[in-house]
Amino acid sequence: MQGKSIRLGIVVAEFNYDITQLMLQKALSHAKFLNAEVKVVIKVPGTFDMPLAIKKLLEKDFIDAVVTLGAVIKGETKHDEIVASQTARKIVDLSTEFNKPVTLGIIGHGATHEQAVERIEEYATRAVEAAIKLVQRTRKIDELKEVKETVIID
Ligand SMILES: Nc1c(NC[C@H](O)[C@H](O)[C@H](O)CO)[nH]c(=O)[nH]c1=O
Ligand SMILES: CC(=O)[C@@H](O)COP(=O)(O)O
Repeated sequence: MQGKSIRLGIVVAEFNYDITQLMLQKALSHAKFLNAEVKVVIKVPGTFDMPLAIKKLLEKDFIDAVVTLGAVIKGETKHDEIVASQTARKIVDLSTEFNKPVTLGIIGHGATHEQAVERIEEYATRAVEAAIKLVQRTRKIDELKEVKETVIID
């Protein structure tokens, strides 16, 4: 799978930056491996602060998809649930509002620091790969004309 001519934006949380900076490195290298272009990387204070940055990127014609990277780690209260669940909900809403993929590279909620560290590469590369696949496949939907036989898009 190649991400030729696919232009990505990345929104990365600074919160738990010991983890998210490594996620960013993995995401950038995976995007390069898949021949996708990362046009913009914007750092936001935390995961909860992502939606506005995501929306601003989606408004750009030169962005085909947005990748989010964050780590929501369990504290003493259920605040992590609010941060993660509300952001995830908004990510879905923005993706469908702008007809562009916004993929979820956010670890948690309820994760321990150790669990988050174990998931750095998996979540970062998965979010990049999903963004590229979705751009490629939704483009094929856009190109569809009259369908006489079942079309498999993969
Ligand atoms: N606890 C975590 C946060 N909390 C901060 C919020 O995301 C946000 O920056 C703040 O509420 C100001 O709006 N963020 C994470 O990314 N990860 C956490 O574990
Ligand atoms: C997920 C967070 O924002 C975290 O820092 C909250 O910690 P706490 O639940 O102890 O307030």
